[in-house]
Amino acid sequence: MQSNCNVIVIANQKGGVGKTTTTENVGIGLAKEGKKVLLIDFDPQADLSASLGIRNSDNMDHTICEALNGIIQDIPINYDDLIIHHDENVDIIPSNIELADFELKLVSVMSRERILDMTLEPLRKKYDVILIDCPPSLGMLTINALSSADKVLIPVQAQYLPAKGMTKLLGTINKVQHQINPRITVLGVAITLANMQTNLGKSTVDTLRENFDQHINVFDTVIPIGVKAAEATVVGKSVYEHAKDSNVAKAYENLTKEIVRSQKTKHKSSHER
Ligand SMILES: Nc1ncnc2c1ncn2[C@@H]1O[C@H](COP(=O)(O)OP(=O)(O)OP(=O)(O)O)[C@@H](O)[C@H]1O
Repeated sequence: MQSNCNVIVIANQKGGVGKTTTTENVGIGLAKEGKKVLLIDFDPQADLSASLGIRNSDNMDHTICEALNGIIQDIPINYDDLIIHHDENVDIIPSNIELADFELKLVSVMSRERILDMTLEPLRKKYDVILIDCPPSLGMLTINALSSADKVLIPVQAQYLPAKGMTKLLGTINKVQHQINPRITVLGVAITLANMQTNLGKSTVDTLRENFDQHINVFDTVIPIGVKAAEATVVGKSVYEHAKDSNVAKAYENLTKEIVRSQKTKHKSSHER
């Protein structure tokens, strides 16, 4: 049976561009919009888990690794053990450092690109949206995430010269689409960590937009650089809970609304066809 769940993967092989912050705040933003949301930490650094207050994940047995192992060894998975409910109305499956070994292990596994997709199958029926935070690489973990995705959200830091990295990422997404997962499409680029107080910051955002716009959707909302975003990570809360009147909180709220609108428009136009 076809589910209505949207699996959105947050990917960019460049480090520190706001993937985790975007996963958390768009995820909690979507929950505020009434969606049932599951967040998956798919990075061995486990920053998403820590950002949501789960600091001890390296000592935890029930992480995404347990589920992946279940698929590989063909043993039943108890999803209730894995899912942790966060106060801000989202569920999360944490990760830990074991996931790094897992990437090596996958090399010799049957259907190795589709292990995460198979893991998510029963969860698609339970959630409206599943957001997956990827590691900063285009290795087997990111390929697994892309193979399970309906959409890819690409955070790009407001800096000159991200073009080379983007070409490689878009090339990988194309390959995954042709060879493994025909469903996948790019939801859009979210410009992050922008310094809109300076002329240089503003012109960088304009240049990025001009460079991307012909090929790819770039969201109107720009996520500004702001200390409240970094502080929220430290206290294990979203920016909405930590500093609801901050520019970063308003920007993530707007980005979430844009994402919801773009989904509604797509849905409508596919019904009108
Ligand atoms: N808008 C923002 N303003 C200020 N700091 C931010 C903002 N967004 C993220 N940060 C901080 O920048 C750092 C990197 O952000 P984040 O972890 O979200 O990036 P990432 O792309 O997931 O990193 P990695 O590639 O290492 O997984 C973190 O310390 C985070 O708190």
